[in-house]
Amino acid sequence: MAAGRHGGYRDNEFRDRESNLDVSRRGFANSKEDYDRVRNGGRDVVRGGSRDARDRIRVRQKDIREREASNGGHRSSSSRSDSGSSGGGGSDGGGLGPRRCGFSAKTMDREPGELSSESGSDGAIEPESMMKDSEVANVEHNRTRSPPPPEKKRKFSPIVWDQDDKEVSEPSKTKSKVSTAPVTALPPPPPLPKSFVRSPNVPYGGVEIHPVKKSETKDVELPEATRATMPSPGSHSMSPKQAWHNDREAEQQEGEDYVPSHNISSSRWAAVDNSPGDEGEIIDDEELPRRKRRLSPELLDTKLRNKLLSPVEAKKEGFDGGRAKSSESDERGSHGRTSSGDDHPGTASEKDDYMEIDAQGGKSDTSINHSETDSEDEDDRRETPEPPAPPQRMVNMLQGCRSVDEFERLNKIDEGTYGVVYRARDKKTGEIVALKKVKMEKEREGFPLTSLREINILLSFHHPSIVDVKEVVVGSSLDSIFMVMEYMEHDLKGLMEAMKQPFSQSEVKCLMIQLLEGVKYLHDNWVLHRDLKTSNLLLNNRGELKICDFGLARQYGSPLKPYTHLVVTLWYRAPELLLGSKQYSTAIDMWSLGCIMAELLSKEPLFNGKTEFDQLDKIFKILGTPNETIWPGFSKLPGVKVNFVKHQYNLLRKKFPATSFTGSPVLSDAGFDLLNKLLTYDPEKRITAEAALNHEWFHEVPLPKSKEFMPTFPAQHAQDRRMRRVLKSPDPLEEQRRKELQQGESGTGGIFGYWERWVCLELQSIHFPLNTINWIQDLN
Ligand SMILES: Nc1ncnc2c1ncn2[C@@H]1O[C@H](COP(=O)(O)OP(=O)(O)OP(=O)(O)O)[C@@H](O)[C@H]1O
Repeated sequence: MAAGRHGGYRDNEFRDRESNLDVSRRGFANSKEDYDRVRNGGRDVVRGGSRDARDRIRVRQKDIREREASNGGHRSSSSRSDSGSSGGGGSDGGGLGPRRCGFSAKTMDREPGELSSESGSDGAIEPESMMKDSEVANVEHNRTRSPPPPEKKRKFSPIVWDQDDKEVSEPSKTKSKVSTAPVTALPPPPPLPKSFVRSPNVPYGGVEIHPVKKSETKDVELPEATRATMPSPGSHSMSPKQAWHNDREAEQQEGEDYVPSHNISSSRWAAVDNSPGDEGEIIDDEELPRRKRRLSPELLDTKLRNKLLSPVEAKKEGFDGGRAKSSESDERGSHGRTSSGDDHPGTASEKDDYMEIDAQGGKSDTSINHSETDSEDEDDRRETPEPPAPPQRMVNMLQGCRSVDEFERLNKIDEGTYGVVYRARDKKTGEIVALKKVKMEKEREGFPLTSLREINILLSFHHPSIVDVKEVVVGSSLDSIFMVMEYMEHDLKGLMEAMKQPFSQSEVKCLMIQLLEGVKYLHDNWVLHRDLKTSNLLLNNRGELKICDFGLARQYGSPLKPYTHLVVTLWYRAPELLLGSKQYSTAIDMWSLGCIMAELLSKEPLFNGKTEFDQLDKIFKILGTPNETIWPGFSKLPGVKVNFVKHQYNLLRKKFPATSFTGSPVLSDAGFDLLNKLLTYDPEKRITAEAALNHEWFHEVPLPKSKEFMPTFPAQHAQDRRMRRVLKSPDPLEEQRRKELQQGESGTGGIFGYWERWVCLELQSIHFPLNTINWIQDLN
């Protein structure tokens, strides 16, 4: 089944996306009955299962056409325009054809965490299916022209996985997304693959989720990056339909910057229907753009607004748009924030962006946002009613979001691939926080989706073992965004480098329990972290461990879809990934946990390969070379073409003996059993987070140390952690991984792509010293 999907992957991708878009759109402009009917019809059509459903769709289409005709033919003109702007070519003459063309160009670009779809073939599209899709999309297209009923408002969930950019650009749908679901109802998640099902209550059983809490209370919103391209508030003479249509054109003109739709139209928290048939439909985010894909400022405008809109703002958008517009107008006037102003993104350096504001004494223009939006009531009192504006322009993008100048920068903590992290003090409360500034390597390309995703996850997830993102603040540049996180004194990588002795067994148990709880929470909530490593594990001086860096995290589900194997830093990368498997799940994170457990015990990375091949070699040397007996399916993995040296024995116990006189880290039988189970080759047999938490190792003496008794360490904030690492032990993997991810973007994949990439990696390793030198020079 998976192979079948794989074979026509790109095409299925389109179909799925279209159908899911349909699902997302249908509910917005129609009654519940219509929604259900079309939705079911759409599914049937897409799956080719029900002629009745198709007939219903056709009837609905006809009905809609008639209605449109009587409404002045908006739909047809829009349709024509869409068609023209995207090159046409639909097989059925409906609205889908041109859109499909647009998608096909865009889906070539993916996020490095995602699989390129070269294995698919356009020829695999079944004409009939296309037609059916088109019919559904056509209906959808028609329906979304109608403004949504305001009474269907609902709480906003910041997680809207892989939402279609087009979708978020469309006012009616945008509004409807906020408005159609019940306030508290959470739809069921997609079913887990059997081997990964943990409990009948998963994902919600026993897991505390506060998906909307932060948005509700923090009123988080991100800045608009598109004022220059927007009509002035007073000039909103066009209808919402026209506004949407213009946006569509603008997006299409974006060319490569335009990010195609994703076919998860809403999160499980934000879904519109609880019907069992929905299960599995929200899972596929194969269309997610590459990690380095950027959202254009125009898309950022809508995307961030949709993703980070608080319920308060959502409410305003629906009911008080005029007020928001008014405020926007005022603010713009007072700020003088124009594309030619000093604050323009293109002119602000990273330092300027932050320090400049600091120097202004905490009352720069953007700080107005904070003081004016402390409470919804305040807004209500202050703002005066104005004529309603198109919904898409209603939200004051800066109003709900504090300025970074409310924080005093103390020092830079670290600079990762995707963000610079500062230690800072909240001027109001005195609280020490970490500010992660989203890196805008090429600002003109817009906001990085990976950061958007990270913000999205971290704002939504709430767990003691997941780093808490308190809010998002803006810099002086309209597109400079900071995540305000709880400050953690250490990361485990830096800490272990500074420690003279490794952690004791009881300390490792304390850390592992917290880590497993965090990972269990993620997996229970259908998220793979995909980059678990010691530098992404933070530790504070209260002994609390927290997982950070969700830039590579993604939602997963059943059936498993092909993903890229270019995830997880090499040393922590599971063998199935190293061997080119594109269908993986939670087990990849569990392997990383095995590597981390070993590293905590020994203070040294377990498998520190320099290339993928070297990494495999190191693994095989310690654990023995796998075979079909211990890992069914092993021989069919793409990477198992090379004749690996057959290492007969598992030597792991030698590295972690029960007793030692040589200084080797000791590990009890139970501890060794757990380590072995985490480092099990066959992902199907690898232990789950839940099972690991119940492992006897945690119940035997020495018992896990309680957090309060964990050792404290001198805070590492006095210096830049990255600088310290470079000086002490440069990490070759960062550079290599960056290149891997870039290669992943080039669209290579599949077996041949894999080996091409492998050769490239081999070459890269030769150039590594040069890269390192460049890297160090960059620092200076
Ligand atoms: N809340 C925090 N408190 C203290 N330090 C932090 C915090 N968050 C991140 N850091 C530090 O910043 C480093 C980089 O953060 P993060 O991993 O989120 O950035 P990144 O750009 O995604 O990195 P990577 O290159 O690993 O993908 C971490 O390894 C950690 O040392």
